[in-house]
Amino acid sequence: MKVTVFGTGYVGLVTGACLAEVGHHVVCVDVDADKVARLKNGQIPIYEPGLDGIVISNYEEGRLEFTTDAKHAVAHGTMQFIAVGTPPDEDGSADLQYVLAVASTIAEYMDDTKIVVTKSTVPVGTADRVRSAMMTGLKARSTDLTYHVASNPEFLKEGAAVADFMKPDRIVVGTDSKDVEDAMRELYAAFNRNHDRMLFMDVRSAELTKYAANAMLATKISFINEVANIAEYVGADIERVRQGIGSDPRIGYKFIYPGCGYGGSCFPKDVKALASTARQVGYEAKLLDAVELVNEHQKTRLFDKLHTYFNQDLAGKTIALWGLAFKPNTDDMREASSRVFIEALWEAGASVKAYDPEAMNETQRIYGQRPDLQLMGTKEACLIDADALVVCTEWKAFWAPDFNLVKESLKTPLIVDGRNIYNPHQLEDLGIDYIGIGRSN
Ligand SMILES: NC(=O)C1=CN([C@@H]2O[C@H](COP(=O)(O)OP(=O)(O)OC[C@H]3O[C@@H](n4cnc5c(N)ncnc54)[C@H](O)[C@@H]3O)[C@@H](O)[C@H]2O)C=CC1
Ligand SMILES: O=C(O)[C@H]1O[C@H](OP(=O)(O)OP(=O)(O)OC[C@H]2O[C@@H](n3ccc(=O)[nH]c3=O)[C@H](O)[C@@H]2O)[C@H](O)[C@@H](O)[C@@H]1O
Repeated sequence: MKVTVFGTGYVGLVTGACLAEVGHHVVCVDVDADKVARLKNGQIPIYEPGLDGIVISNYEEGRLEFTTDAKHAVAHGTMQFIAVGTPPDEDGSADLQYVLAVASTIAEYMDDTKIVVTKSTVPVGTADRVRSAMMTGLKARSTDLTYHVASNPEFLKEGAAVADFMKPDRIVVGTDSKDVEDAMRELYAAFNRNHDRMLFMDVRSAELTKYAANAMLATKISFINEVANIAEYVGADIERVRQGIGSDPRIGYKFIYPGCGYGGSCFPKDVKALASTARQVGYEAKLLDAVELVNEHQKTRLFDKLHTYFNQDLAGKTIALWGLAFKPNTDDMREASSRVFIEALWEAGASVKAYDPEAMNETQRIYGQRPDLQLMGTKEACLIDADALVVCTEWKAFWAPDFNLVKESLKTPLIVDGRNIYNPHQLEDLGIDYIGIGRSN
């Protein structure tokens, strides 16, 4: 099938490459000329396991094209996917300017029937706004071409985006048109082989499903973080509690890992956007507000623990920091807990020596050159002359360090473990002070 994808970010690029990989002909269009030029040169702007291979091979084989030419892109696809950003507005609601701009562009250039599909995460009612933006555009051209607007939210996770897209748990489609349903079945046939993963519903339910999924996952994380904080007061170990509750299949083990808060471009933004949607219709979403509040607080926990350990005085101290990305296997630093931690350290007069397997360039881009931030080539190099080690992201490379080397290198034998990846008793035996999240030691 002929597909156009607007936006070559995490979602657009993965969608385009995966659809091309199963044989569709995809044109990816972006307003960022630099990004498009890099993609044409085989340079993938984001770190995402497995993505470079399928982008390059499908580009070379002619099934995947990159362009800034919107007219050409609109002419290409029967299906027009919108996968542009929906960042938070000042009041937390989703900013739809990019989505609606794409709708107008499609209306400006289309000259046959189009199926317009929103893949971006958009509030309930957005399909109506896309429809009306297109109607306005077509009216201005005095044409009455037909078009459908459907919703097809994306559930991929960064760091596992290609695998998630290739093997989805479900493919949600919001539409009231049988033609669209048939077209979406054909498009996704290769991803829908073993059992039917396609869930068709009305557009509003599909739009809400996306927010409900992210809000539910964020709620699980804030819940376990809240219990972890209680565990610290009552002398329990959250890791035992986590296993104790996860073993109940009604609860399950997934997404109940305590830590230093959830980050990324989606949970923080989507929880706020859903609460904002609720407010707009006169409903106060108390639980969602609390989920966000607990998370904000959780992001300050690492600093508070370190501050307390050093008797409220971190001025002049140097902290070794392992992990900058908001989670492993990505270079994405959006809303990362590491940023809250680093900025609090600077505020307290401390400096940072940091290492991340993929997010060093992104850190440099965000903070530039400054004397209180040293980006080191290895995790070991961060430890030299540092007062303590803090782990913010649980990259596999951090799980089994040489603890004796850690102890010898640090001025104070202290590890603050923001993801509970170490065994407190092992470290205790080695003479290293250990502070985790919700641990009883
Ligand atoms: N990042 C993720 O893991 C996931 C994101 N989503 C949702 O998907 C949407 C996109 O997110 P990301 O891919 O992370 O965004 P992103 O910020 O990485 O990429 C968006 C791209 O759209 C481009 N763009 C903006 N206006 C455009 C226009 N008029 N025409 C063509 N391109 C245009 C930008 O230049 C940028 O390259 C958001 O709504 C997000 O909530 C959904 C599931 C997962
Ligand atoms: O809408 C989106 O963009 C995506 O948002 C999340 O994906 P993502 O943000 O890429 O990453 P997650 O693996 O969900 O992690 C989000 C944050 O939660 C934290 N987390 C996750 C799980 C857990 O048990 N504990 C925990 O603190 C992670 O460290 C990370 O900071 C969802 O998992 C995807 O299904 C969704 O498509």
